[in-house]
Amino acid sequence: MKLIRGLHNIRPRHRHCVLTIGNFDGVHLGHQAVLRRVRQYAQDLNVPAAVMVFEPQPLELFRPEQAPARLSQWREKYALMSKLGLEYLICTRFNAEFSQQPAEHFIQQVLVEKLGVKHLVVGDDFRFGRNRQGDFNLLQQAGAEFGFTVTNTESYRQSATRVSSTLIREALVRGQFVDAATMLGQPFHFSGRVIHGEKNGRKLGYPTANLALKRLHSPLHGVFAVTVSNGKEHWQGIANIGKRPTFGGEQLQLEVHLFDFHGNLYGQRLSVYPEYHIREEQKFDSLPALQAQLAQDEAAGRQWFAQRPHLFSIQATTNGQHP
Ligand SMILES: Cc1cc2nc3c(=O)[nH]c(=O)nc-3n(C[C@H](O)[C@H](O)[C@H](O)COP(=O)(O)O)c2cc1C
Ligand SMILES: Nc1ncnc2c1ncn2[C@@H]1O[C@H](COP(=O)(O)OP(=O)(O)O)[C@@H](O)[C@H]1O
Repeated sequence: MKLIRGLHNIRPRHRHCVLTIGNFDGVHLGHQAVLRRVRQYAQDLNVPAAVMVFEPQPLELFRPEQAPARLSQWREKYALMSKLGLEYLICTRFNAEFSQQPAEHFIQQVLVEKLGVKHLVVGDDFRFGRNRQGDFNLLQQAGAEFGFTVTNTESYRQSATRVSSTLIREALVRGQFVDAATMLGQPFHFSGRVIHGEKNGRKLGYPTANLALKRLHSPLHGVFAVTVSNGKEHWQGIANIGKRPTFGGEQLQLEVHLFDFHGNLYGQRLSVYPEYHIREEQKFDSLPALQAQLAQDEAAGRQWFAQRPHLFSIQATTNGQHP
């Protein structure tokens, strides 16, 4: 899969494709069904399969406080899509100028002239262009005029419910990690590089690997029993996703303490899989109070892993791959 960063990098050799457009947050099983259809149309028409995504996602530009927490950061989205047999991932910078272009302009300049789209797959509620004026009907009319066809994505359902990024976020907030994994096609996880923190963890007797989250919002907050993987090994532990009010922290951070581990993790890329919600984050009056709570969290985490099958077994049954 070739990554095309920005519309200005679309070259004449990229013309003619079957395209879909969207945010594809999480690249969940519903998204994967759409992307498989795109690939099928592309095979039938003998042209490349392409997907266009926006960075940032539109709501993150318009109303950042209200934008939903992402299920996948850009890097994960890219990694997930690259497994699906598409030829191009077109990443369009979503800024004020782009959002202000009239819908007809986007169709003519981008879809017709730059991309020479042969077939377009979009949801029937897809809206685009200035003031969201462009819709499915407009695309169909334009298709008749400029020589491309448009089809509607069908809802991908599990037990009669339409799988959506919103539903997955709701399952996560309720601590229903198995349900979330069933809709995502893999267990939900955070990924990031281990950075240096304030070195308080060791003094507390709980060294923590701090992950750079690079997120506007997190779909999860609080303390969790987690499985952690670096791609080769995995560990169990406990993690806090929060601002560390006891230390007057302001930035959202993910900190994870691995059970029975005494090495160095700085610089490693870790994936952290929440499996069980232990409690909300709290502000403690003293370090001993936090320490005592951490000991209880550790006990709760160890008990969880002793009693429950963890999400790694789902990983093994859904796609047979270690992350
Ligand atoms: C399982 C776990 C639970 C935590 N819970 C809280 C909490 O409720 N409130 C809080 O202020 N900090 C909490 N922390 C964060 C600790 O304050 C943090 O590990 C400590 O600040 C060390 O930070 P450092 O690694 O940057 O030195 C928690 C950390 C872990 C690993
Ligand atoms: N059991 C463990 N869990 C997490 N990190 C550990 C563990 N043992 C050692 N480490 C190492 O110690 C570092 C954390 O120590 P800490 O005092 O909390 O410092 P920092 O504030 O830099 O995170 C981690 O980044 C990791 O390299």
